[in-house]
Amino acid sequence: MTEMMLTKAINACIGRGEKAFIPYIMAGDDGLHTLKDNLLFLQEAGVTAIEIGIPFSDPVADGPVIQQAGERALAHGVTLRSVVEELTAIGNEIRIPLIIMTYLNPVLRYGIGEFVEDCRRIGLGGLIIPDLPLEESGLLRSALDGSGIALVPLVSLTSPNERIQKITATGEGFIYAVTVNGITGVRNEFEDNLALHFEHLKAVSPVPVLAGFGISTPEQVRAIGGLADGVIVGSAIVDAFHRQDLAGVKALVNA
Ligand SMILES: O=P(O)(O)OC[C@@H](O)[C@@H](O)c1c[nH]c2ccccc12
Repeated sequence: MTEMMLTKAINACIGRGEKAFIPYIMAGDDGLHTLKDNLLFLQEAGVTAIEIGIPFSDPVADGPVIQQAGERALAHGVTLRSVVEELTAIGNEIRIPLIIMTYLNPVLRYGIGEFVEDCRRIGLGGLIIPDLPLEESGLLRSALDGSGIALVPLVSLTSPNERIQKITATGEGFIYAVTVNGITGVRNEFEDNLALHFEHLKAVSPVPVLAGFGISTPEQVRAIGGLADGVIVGSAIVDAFHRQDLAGVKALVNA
């Protein structure tokens, strides 16, 4: 299989001896017109790729910061379709891979075929759909086949070995290793067995392994990033953008 754009970008980073950094932003927090500026700012800051969250009414995995950002975006009328339209309009000014993170329901409402076609037109790098289990992913997987769009799987701390094998075997783009049990958001402490967990994941995964959930300070970016091939930071980035603390965003990216 040829290496997908998303994997390539992460591996290029690792090849330079750096860790990948993927910020998560909520699309249309403070209005959809801010999306382009935020993407350009993050690209300029040097991130590896960007995860764009789609607001949803029942965000089961989201902690309070992301939930509130989602509510603001919904109040601005932001939908999966309006985000895809905005990304189409932004066009090739963004040269790093973009990942759409959405729950399954908006994709089904959009229509899988039409959604994948529109994502292909944007040149999307990947998709994260947290409520789509491996066993149910066949339909979407066949629609994505040959598109170059990675379906990024989540692995939890409690996934048994056998399941880790299965998930990593079909993993595309990178493996999203969730570093805490529970929802997204700030944490003060992590499990002590994280190092072993990541060693195991990296040994079995054909694609890079990135850590996400609960990473909210530059120190945590360095510490957890040191165990994995890179990190994903959501709540802390969403919060900093919302407070217009651009220096805070940069401090996380350049940790
Ligand atoms: O906010 P945190 O704890 O930094 O975690 C990343 C996360 O926000 C982002 O990747 C994300 C937001 N919502 C999700 C739902 C499921 C999986 C991942 C996500």
